[in-house]
Amino acid sequence: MRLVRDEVRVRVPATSANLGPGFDAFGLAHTVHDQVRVRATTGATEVRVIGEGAGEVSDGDDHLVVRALRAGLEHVGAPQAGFSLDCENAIPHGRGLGSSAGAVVAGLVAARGLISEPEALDDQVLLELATEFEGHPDNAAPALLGGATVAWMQGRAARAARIEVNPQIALTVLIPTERLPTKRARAALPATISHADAAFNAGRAGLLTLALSTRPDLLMAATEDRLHQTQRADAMMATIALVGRLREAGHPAVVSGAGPTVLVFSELEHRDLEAVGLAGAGETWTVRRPTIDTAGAQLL
Ligand SMILES: Nc1ncnc2c1ncn2[C@@H]1O[C@H](COP(=O)(O)OP(=O)(O)OP(=O)(O)O)[C@@H](O)[C@H]1O
Ligand SMILES: N[C@@H](CCO)C(=O)O
Repeated sequence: MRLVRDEVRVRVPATSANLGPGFDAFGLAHTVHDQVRVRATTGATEVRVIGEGAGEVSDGDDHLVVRALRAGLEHVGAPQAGFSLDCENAIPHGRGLGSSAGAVVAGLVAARGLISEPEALDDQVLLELATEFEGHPDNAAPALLGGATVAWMQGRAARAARIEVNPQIALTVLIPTERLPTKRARAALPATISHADAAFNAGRAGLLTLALSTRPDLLMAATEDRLHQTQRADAMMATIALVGRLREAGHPAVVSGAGPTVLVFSELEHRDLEAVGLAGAGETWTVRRPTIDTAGAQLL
């Protein structure tokens, strides 16, 4: 395998995983994007970041996009080089919006763009490689494929299928200032759950597939969860309280990924925010109303 280009640009969407009952399985891409320009050089790796993560993430070979890029090239036996990266990041880090999966998918798609036989890094291969980085496929699948996805593990290989999302479904994302690393949120989960709770979530997850596609009227019931949200409450009390207030007011709200961002399956207006005590709380919660990104990661 050869490198046939010395420069590519990649765009990846933010993602929300879980969507209530679909822990480690469901995910959704939205129209908030990171962009990265990758140039192969003969010098040492250097990374410049504007936006989210600037001044925090590594500026060398430890940078997550570079690590994923190198893993992609290694997988197909392509030569390594020095890399010069320019990242323009809009996906907040550690908020449950799939920033790490976005970075990994961006690096892998960049690798696909640089090599002589890009089909050797098709979506299936990239999903498997991204899942090795992430440990679970629920953010990587929508970051790569776009739209809403259900992902699962077939033995050690990740698989994913898309759900065609009903165009009536709108989104509001409420992003707090504090972060919650996914690792910490996962450590808060109990080792076992009851059969009744497993059955509850299995039914709701099935219902969610219907609700997202043909029956958005079922979204309230379909986004109920007993496996992970309240179990993580100590790590994100304001988030769980806000999800509760939104649901009491009739809005299908869930924790986005491992939190602490809240995802709502409706377009909240100012008066809706006021009703749950959020109007004027702009310093604590950033309100965004993205649409669903149906394209997934793209070489530009
Ligand atoms: N664009 C990026 N470039 C480099 N490193 C990144 C980038 N995005 C995320 N990371 C790394 O991943 C960490 C955040 O990952 P983490 O899994 O904790 O949260 P998340 O992916 O934002 O949320 P979630 O997995 O719940 O959706 C950052 O602190 C940083 O180390
Ligand atoms: N399913 C994952 C998503 C965050 O990466 C979790 O909730 O821990």
